[in-house]
Amino acid sequence: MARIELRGISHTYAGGAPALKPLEMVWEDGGAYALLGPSGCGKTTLLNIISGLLRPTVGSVLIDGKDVTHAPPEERNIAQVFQFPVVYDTMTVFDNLAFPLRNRRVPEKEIRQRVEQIGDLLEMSHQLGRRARGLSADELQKISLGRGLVRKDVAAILFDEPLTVIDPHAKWHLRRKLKQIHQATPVTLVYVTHDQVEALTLADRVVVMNVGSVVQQGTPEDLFERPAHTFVGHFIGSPGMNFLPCTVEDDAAVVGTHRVPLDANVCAKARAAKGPIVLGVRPEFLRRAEPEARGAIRTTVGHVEELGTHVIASASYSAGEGEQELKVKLPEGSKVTAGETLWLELPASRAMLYADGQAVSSEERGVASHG
Ligand SMILES: Nc1ncnc2c1ncn2[C@@H]1O[C@H](COP(=O)(O)OP(=O)(O)OP(=O)(O)O)[C@@H](O)[C@H]1O
Repeated sequence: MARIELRGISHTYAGGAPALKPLEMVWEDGGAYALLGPSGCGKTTLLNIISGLLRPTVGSVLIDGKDVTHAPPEERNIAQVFQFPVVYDTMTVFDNLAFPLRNRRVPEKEIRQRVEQIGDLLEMSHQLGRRARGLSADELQKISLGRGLVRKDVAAILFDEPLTVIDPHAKWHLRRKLKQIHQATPVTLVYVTHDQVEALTLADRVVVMNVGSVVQQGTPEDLFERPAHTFVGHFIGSPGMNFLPCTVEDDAAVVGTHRVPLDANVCAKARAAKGPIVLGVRPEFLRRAEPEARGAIRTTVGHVEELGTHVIASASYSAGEGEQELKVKLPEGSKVTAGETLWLELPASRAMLYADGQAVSSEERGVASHG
């Protein structure tokens, strides 16, 4: 178990643009973290810097206070599971799982106990005696996961999109298993993914990255309820947050002809900020209102998707010279049809102001925390 600190880390591959821009980060001992972001944002680069497969261009890596920036992977006591299975196909499943333990000369009796335990967790007990060759991609990747998990003495386990090759039905199950395993052995866990569901279900804290930078770090609830940046609001949620162009007048945001009363301090800061101002509201928080209801926005329904547990509708409203579109998530069974007029209530307590992409908050810093 370990506390991992990244101090002033940045990385540029030879001849390329910076893959990681300068960042500071602390991964607390025993925490479950996810690194979440679109393809190419620098997740694998960051993971490989922690494991020692890559040396950062600038900055240092500390594990439990010790500077390991120049230490090779084997000296860092870190297990890493990659996107594709790394399995010896001539060996049995048992021997594959035992490999990291035999390398460390763990007594055979202990190896048997631990491998059987991991085999049980991964529901592979019945396959321990068979050769890996011929197993399905799912099964091979389960062995890879097992090899990452088998040592109890590792400082941290790093997962680089390990469920990509797994069948969608099995994914849910394996995610739950990984969470259980982490709860049973509180090792520091860093999990790279571009899948928000994976990140939000597995991790206690999620680090959202975009174009080589950390945009926000927080609990799944923070990211959903209080996105620090429009990128996070858009990236987290399905569909993502609505961003409605607005002006700020006195103590309210004005969206089209609609006024949303907001904190006076937030409004003052937004007026003083540079760049375009938008009002962010999640599709889940918009409520259907009675026709002509006071304070409701009049919209016209566009596309409607019935998704079993809920309905998602796109709707447009008059915004000055043109039309602006938003999305609304309505409860299961809601009757809405394309072309109808839909009145929507926009609760002020669920709305956030963004200036030039950054959340404007009433805190001293003026912008919501994203460190
Ligand atoms: N070995 C390399 N040489 C040059 N450029 C690289 C190398 N590896 C990654 N890059 C570049 O660095 C940037 C970050 O890549 P990285 O693989 O860390 O992103 P990622 O978020 O893990 O993406 P993905 O989800 O697709 O794996 C990208 O622009 C990528 O093209």
